Formats: sequence, C-alpha cells, structure tokens
Amino acid sequence: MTSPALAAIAALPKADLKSIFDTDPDRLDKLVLTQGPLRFDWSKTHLTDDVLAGFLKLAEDQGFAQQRDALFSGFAVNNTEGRAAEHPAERGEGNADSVARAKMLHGRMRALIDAIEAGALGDVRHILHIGIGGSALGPKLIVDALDGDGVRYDVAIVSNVDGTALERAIEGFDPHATLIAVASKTFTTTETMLNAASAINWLVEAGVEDPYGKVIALTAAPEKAIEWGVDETRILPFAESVGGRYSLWSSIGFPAALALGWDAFESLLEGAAAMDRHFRLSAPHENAPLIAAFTDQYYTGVLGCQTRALFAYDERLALLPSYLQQLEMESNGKSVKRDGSPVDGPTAPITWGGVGTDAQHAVFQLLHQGTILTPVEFIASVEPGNTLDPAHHRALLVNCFAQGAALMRGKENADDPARAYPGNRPSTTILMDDVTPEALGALIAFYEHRVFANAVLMGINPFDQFGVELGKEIAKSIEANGPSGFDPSTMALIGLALGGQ
Ligand SMILES: O=P(O)(O)OC[C@H]1O[C@H](O)[C@H](O)[C@@H](O)[C@@H]1O
Repeated sequence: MTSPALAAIAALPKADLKSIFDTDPDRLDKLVLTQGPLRFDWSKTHLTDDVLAGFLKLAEDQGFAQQRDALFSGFAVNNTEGRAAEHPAERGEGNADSVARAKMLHGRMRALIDAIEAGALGDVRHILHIGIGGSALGPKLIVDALDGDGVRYDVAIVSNVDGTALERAIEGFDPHATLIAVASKTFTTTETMLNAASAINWLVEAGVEDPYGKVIALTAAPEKAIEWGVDETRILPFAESVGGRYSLWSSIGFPAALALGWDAFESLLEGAAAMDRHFRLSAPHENAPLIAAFTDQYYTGVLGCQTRALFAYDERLALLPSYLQQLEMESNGKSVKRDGSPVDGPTAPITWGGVGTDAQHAVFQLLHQGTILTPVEFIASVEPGNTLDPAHHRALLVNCFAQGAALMRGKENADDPARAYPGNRPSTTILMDDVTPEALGALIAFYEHRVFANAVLMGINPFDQFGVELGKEIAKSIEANGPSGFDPSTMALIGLALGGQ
C-alpha cells in the first residue's frame, strides 16, 4: 500500500531516459544545481516537471518546512527518545544555546590538541582510536579522505570486537608513543570497552608507566569515562542531542582534528555549515538534499527499487559507501511512522557501492543488464588526489561519465540479445571541485539532510535505532546465563563453537 501522493506520482507517464533530452531539452538547466564546491546533476533520472510537482506537493503535505525548522530550532524531533538532533549546532547552525555549548566544547578539544602538540602527553607518534558504528565510521572516512601529505601521526581506527582487528592495528605501533582515544557516546558499548581494556593491557605489558594517562575519552557520558579511569582533564564531552551516526563533527572527530590539524577540521565544519544554510534557507524546488530525496522516493517508493548504489570515482572517498550505509540504513530502515502506525510502503533501500573504476570490473554487469533496476550515484572530483601523469585522472573521469551515459542510453542489438543493453537506467552525478575538508564537510552534511528529507517525506523518525538492540540483548544473555532457553539451531552453534564456555 502506497500513500495517495505517491500513488498520484506513480500514475504519471513514465519518462524514457533514452529520449528524455529530446523531449525535455532544458533538463540540464532545470536539474543541475551547484552549491559551493558541489555540482549535483539529476538530469539522467526520471524526474520530470510533473513528477517534481508531485513531490513538491508531497513535501508540503508532509510539513517539510515546519519539520526542517523544528530540526534547526533544537525541538525534540527524535520523538521516540524525546530529544533533539543537534548535529548542525556542532557546525554553528541552529539553536543559539546549543551552538554556544558546541563552540565551548570545541574550544576544549582544541586546547587539548594544542597541549598534545606541545608534548604534554609525552612522545606521541601513533593514535589508536577505539570506537564502533558512528564512533568510528566518520573519523575513519575523514582521515582516509584527507590524510594526503599533511598527516603527522599514524592513525589506526579499531572497531571490531574480533581481537585480530586490534592486534593488526597495533602491529608496528610503539606503545610508549601511542595515544589511545576511546570513542563512545554511551561509554558502555561492549565491543569498545573490551578493545579499550585490551589496549590498556598492551600498554601495561609494555611497561608504560601511566597507561590511563595516555587515554583520551570522547563521549556524551563523561561520568562513565571517569568511572572507567580516565582523568577529567582528558575527557572531551559532546552533547547527548548529537546522534551517534551524526557525531563526527563533535569530539568524536578528535583523531581527524589531531592528525589533519585544527584548520582542516574547522574547514570541514564550515563546509557542512554552508550546506546547513543551503538546506535551511533554499526553497524546496532548489534544495539539493530535498531534490535528492525526491529521486530516492521515486525509485524506492514508486518503482519499488530495493537498493541504491553509489560509486566513488575517487580513491580518497573509498570509505564513503560504508559510511553512508550506516547513515542511511540505520536512520531510515524503519517499519513504523512517527506515531507508531505502520508505514505506507517501502522505507530506506539497501545502500551499497564501491569505488570506480574497480566496481566496473566486478559488479556493473548487473547494473547494465540485470533484471533489478538500481539507481546509481556517481561521485567524482574535478581535481585529482595524486601527482602522477594526468592521464590517470582523465581516465578515471572519462570512465565515470561513460558509465552514466551507457546506463541511460543503452544499446540495441537485434541479432544478439545477449549483447543488447536495455538502457533507461538512472544515475545521479555529484561532481566536487576537489576533495578538500570544506567540500567533504558539505558532501556529508548533504547526505545527512537528504536522509532527514526522506524521513519527512515518509513520515518516519530517522534519529532512533531500536532495531540494533535485540541482538545485543541476546548476546548479553548468552554471556550471563550460558546457552539455555534458545532454539536448537542456536544451542547447537553455541555448543559447537563455545563448548562449555
Ligand atoms: O558511541 P557508542 O555509544 O559506543 O555507540 C556506537 C554505535 O552502536 C550502536 O549500537 C548504534 O547502532 C550506533 O548508532 C552507535 O554509533
């Protein structure tokens, strides 16, 4: 069952992308939007004037403008948990008190970074950041994307509870010159606390004099960090109203700010703030996150596409797909609306992807000739991230643009169906001027607001994630009570792999 507004859009004539520029020659003017360092091109999607009008009406019916105001004003938009979602305040946008608090906490983070640089924590050459989910994916993406030449430290970001991850990360690290950042909003997450304890043991075994003195805690629960043994002067708090998967702008971004330098971190925040202002102040018909959400709703809600794919045609953005998987799937993978009633149709599609050109030689077959329609997003940068022969970057971009054209255009082959391409397959292209801190900040903030815009259009709350709890509860119960009371399959697995525990 689909909402009446989506049903009306579904009843509109469907465009054929193969001839869409003939029937609608002004598409490029209508469907390309440049916002700061980012250029969005939706002209190769099925958005037509009528489809857009339908979605603009849906946005109005759903109270888009009011809900957007509520987000920026610090209202408790996360209704199931009764709290605000104040990631924009970290960038200086939103409720004045929250902005002031975020600035003060950033000041504290900067002071600690200056102290570390001045040698207050001894010789520091390696940063071991321990966190999981939102406390790992953001910093990991930023450090990987921007580390270029400027990095002064080796950074390892460990999330998996599998000891192999930690063991590999510290191989080659000198325990006497390693700073440990324990990143956890709640400071209770089992994986993180176990990894943090093992990291401390590693320092103890190496004879480091004051192991806890090498720990920085990044958390919204400072009292828990104190209990665990971190001195208050080395705790960098952030606000409870900043969601885990929206937290890279807060002290969770510490390893990025330390490794890349404060100026780079500040530029990241400024780029995101510019996107906040664009999202908050632009009219719906020229609002990048909202238009992107229209394409998402068209493909998932109207055409029933179950996945969406994004390919970064830039090695610096290799981790973007996994970052966006959490942002999109954990936010909008829901079955009930804000009021608890069941949703009218599909919610978030499965986000997946990889890097171009590698993915072309691995998964693009399905995109071109498979039976499952998958909207594709290409992300590329005009400037290269390397100093090699410009032929590399040229080939990268040529491939990216060729794929979008091929998906749209297709190719007939009356003699041999196996060699025919149906075409009419949609893609969006996001072209960045360069992968700078500012552009990356804007890009990530664009995705955050797109997730929010999608949630508004579907009437769901994107800021809770109760779906991740049940598995954790069961794991805790197995740890506490042993293997009893489960189904035969689970009991057999526990018996075989854990024995008598
Ligand atoms: O930062 P923490 O409290 O350790 O939480 C880490 C992560 O675990 C949770 O299970 C959630 O799914 C994530 O949204 C969160 O980012």
